[in-house]
Amino acid sequence: MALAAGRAMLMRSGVRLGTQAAARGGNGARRFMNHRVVVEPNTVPGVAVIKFKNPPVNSLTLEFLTEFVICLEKLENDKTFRGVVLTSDCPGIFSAGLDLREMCGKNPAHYAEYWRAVQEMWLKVYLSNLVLVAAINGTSPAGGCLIALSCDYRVLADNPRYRMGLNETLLGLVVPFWFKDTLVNTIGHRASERALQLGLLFPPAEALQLGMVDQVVPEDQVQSTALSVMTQWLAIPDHVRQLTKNMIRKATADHLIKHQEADIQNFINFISRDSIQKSLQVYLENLKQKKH
Ligand SMILES: CC/C=C\C/C=C\CCCC/C=C/C(=O)SCCNC(=O)CCNC(=O)[C@H](O)C(C)(C)COP(=O)(O)OP(=O)(O)OC[C@H]1O[C@@H](n2cnc3c(N)ncnc32)[C@H](O)[C@@H]1OP(=O)(O)O
Repeated sequence: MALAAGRAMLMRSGVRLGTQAAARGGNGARRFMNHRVVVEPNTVPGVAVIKFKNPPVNSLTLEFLTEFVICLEKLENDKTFRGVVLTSDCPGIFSAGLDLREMCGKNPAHYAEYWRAVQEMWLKVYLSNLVLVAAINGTSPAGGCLIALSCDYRVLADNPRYRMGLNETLLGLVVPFWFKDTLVNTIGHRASERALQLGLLFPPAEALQLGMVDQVVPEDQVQSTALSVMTQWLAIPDHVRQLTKNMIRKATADHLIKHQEADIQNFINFISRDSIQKSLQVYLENLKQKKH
């Protein structure tokens, strides 16, 4: 169902599924390539590595979200895969979060389509039957952080330039309740109150101390650590682990599922305000200015 919706979304946004290619890597493994998401089976049996490849900053465009959901769905339906490592192909950036241009200067129909894609991506990641380990090899604000928080385990590169957190208030935005729930479930209520209101982005040592990530390791060991953690998680039989995961996460996901249409309407109303549009434009302008 989600796959069909995703395909329709890809068609609407002009992305041709026929451009997906399959090739054999050096180790003979099959390697699926989309435009923006690359899926590589790994040396660890049953484990795939998804690399975000939406340069320059892996922002979560509609096309990216659609490809990502389709990739995850394919892996879930392929019984040879039990776990996935999520990482980035863009140096120094895991994901810059939601694509600001998708939320700027568009019409309500576009905002509705975009927000549904964000919701669907989160539900897919948060409730995945697969073991998901985030190998966070770069900065991950807002929506990028949400993806990592929705995985089962997080390994972050020990680079003081990398920051992680939900910084929405710094953009003049209110964090959606399910972003908030995901953070609260990870770092607790009090730490979330402070982090969310101040829009804090944490360097690795602080993210570890807060419990926002599970491990901080040297940059060149992020993926290998994620793969060895995966081995530990895969030692548990899938059905008991999946039932346990579902038991813990279901209430949080159901909260959004129950209010999905209202959440879309809230998003449209909020993002369409002149004041919010101005804030986003100024924020984008500031990103440009900092280069000069
Ligand atoms: C009542 C409430 C109801 C509902 C809620 C309603 C609405 C609110 C919900 C919204 C939730 C939002 C979640 C988000 O994820 S918002 C996005 C947050 N992201 C950020 O703040 C990151 C911004 N980017 C950066 O800080 C830097 O770009 C970054 C990632 C540190 C990388 O820095 P650097 O390597 O120096 O690269 P540049 O800054 O030069 O960027 C290169 C290029 O990319 C463009 N860009 C960066 N980030 C984004 C983005 N998120 N979306 C789109 N484009 C982005 C940047 O502008 C540059 O473009 P250019 O054309 O100038 O090359």
